[in-house]
Amino acid sequence: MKRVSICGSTGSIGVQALDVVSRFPEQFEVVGLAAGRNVAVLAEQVRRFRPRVVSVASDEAARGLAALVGGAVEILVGDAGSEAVASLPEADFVLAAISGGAGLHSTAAAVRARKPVGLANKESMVLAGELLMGEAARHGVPILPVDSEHSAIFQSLAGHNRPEVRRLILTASGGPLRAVPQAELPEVTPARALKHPNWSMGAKITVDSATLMNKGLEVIEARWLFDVDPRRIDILVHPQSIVHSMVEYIDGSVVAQLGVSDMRGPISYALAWPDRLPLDLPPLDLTRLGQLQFETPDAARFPAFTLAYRALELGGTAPAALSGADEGAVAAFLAGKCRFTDIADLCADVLDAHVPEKVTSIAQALAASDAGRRAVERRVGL
Ligand SMILES: NC(=O)C1=CN([C@@H]2O[C@H](COP(=O)(O)OP(=O)(O)OC[C@H]3O[C@@H](n4cnc5c(N)ncnc54)[C@H](OP(=O)(O)O)[C@@H]3O)[C@@H](O)[C@H]2O)C=CC1
Ligand SMILES: CC(=O)[C@@H](O)[C@H](O)COP(=O)(O)O
Ligand SMILES: [Mn+2]
Repeated sequence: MKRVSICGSTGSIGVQALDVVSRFPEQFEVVGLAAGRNVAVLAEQVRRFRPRVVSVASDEAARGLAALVGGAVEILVGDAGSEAVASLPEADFVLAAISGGAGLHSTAAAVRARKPVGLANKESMVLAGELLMGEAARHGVPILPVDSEHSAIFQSLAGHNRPEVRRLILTASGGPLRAVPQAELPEVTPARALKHPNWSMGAKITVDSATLMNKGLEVIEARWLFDVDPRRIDILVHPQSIVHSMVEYIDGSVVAQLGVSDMRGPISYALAWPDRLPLDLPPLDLTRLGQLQFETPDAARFPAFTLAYRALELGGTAPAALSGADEGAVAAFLAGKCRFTDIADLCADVLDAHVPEKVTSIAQALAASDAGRRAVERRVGL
């Protein structure tokens, strides 16, 4: 029996993870759940999965949850609460699926407590990838990618020699605006940017997919997860999201992982690794798909991904500042405080003004992200 804590249990990844867990009751038991403010969904999860401890983001949410579930569970609050859920003594595995930089608290706590981590929260790697990977290696703790591209790369690296890797190829759907002409982009509404063609995800990552910032953040994530020089990480637009990513080797061979676009695949792979679970997802039917397309990403219309390479070149706290700026800009866009095309411009301005420092602590990485976010909020009047 594997005992799991799920951080971000009320979100898109968290709900799908609980769906996987519920299909294999002899293999998984839920011991901790961490969420933000959605106490109605969390209360239902508490009733169904009976964790020992849960956490929520605020005192108000804790009162709301207590009113719904009474004394059925211990309720903790805030970042300290999600950290406690991620380091429960009885937990054998932590799924890190809180959105944004706030997710770093629980990821770092899990690694510190020497828990194997299933990492959906890419911002953890963007803010503090070098620190987290160093600490995980020192403790011998696996960080197993849940992000679909990184899960694909992890699977495509298995059984091969690392020095023989020539490059990583991250696929990108191109998002809901892939075919939209440049002149129309400033007028794109939040509703339009939130219509992802292939994946149903939280709002922040969906807007990031539309700007291609998601792919930029994933380049940074891959740089640290797989210890690969960013000059050997390429992005390839693939609108069908069937080839989840690829690894090219020095002999020219390319190993890829394919599957239907369903996050329960990579979630279950991380949960059960090194085994696989018999999931009954619809099979991949390539004859029905007919064709798979590939394109170069368009940096003129979607410059956000180029900022991630720049942040990696600047080094230190620059990726954290970029990530925080993006969180601020996406929130501003969704609140109607800036245009779609301002997101990349606001992020570029924060990066230009940022003076990078070497990342020596989680607190410093979080502070750099917060400063990036606040700089954007000041600019847009949030
Ligand atoms: N969705 C997907 O398919 C994919 C997601 N990812 C990554 O996984 C992470 C989660 O994404 P997704 O599930 O889509 O996001 P959602 O917005 O759907 O869910 C976010 C989760 O985090 C919780 N949360 C937010 N802020 C806090 C906080 N301060 N403290 C505690 N909990 C908090 C939310 O709680 P509540 O709702 O209760 O407020 C919710 O449970 C992101 O980093 C994303 O980039 C990666 C690949 C694919
Ligand atoms: C499912 C997943 O891993 C997301 O990160 C997804 O890749 C987003 O889609 P884009 O490829 O459009 O960024
Ligand atoms: Mn992804």
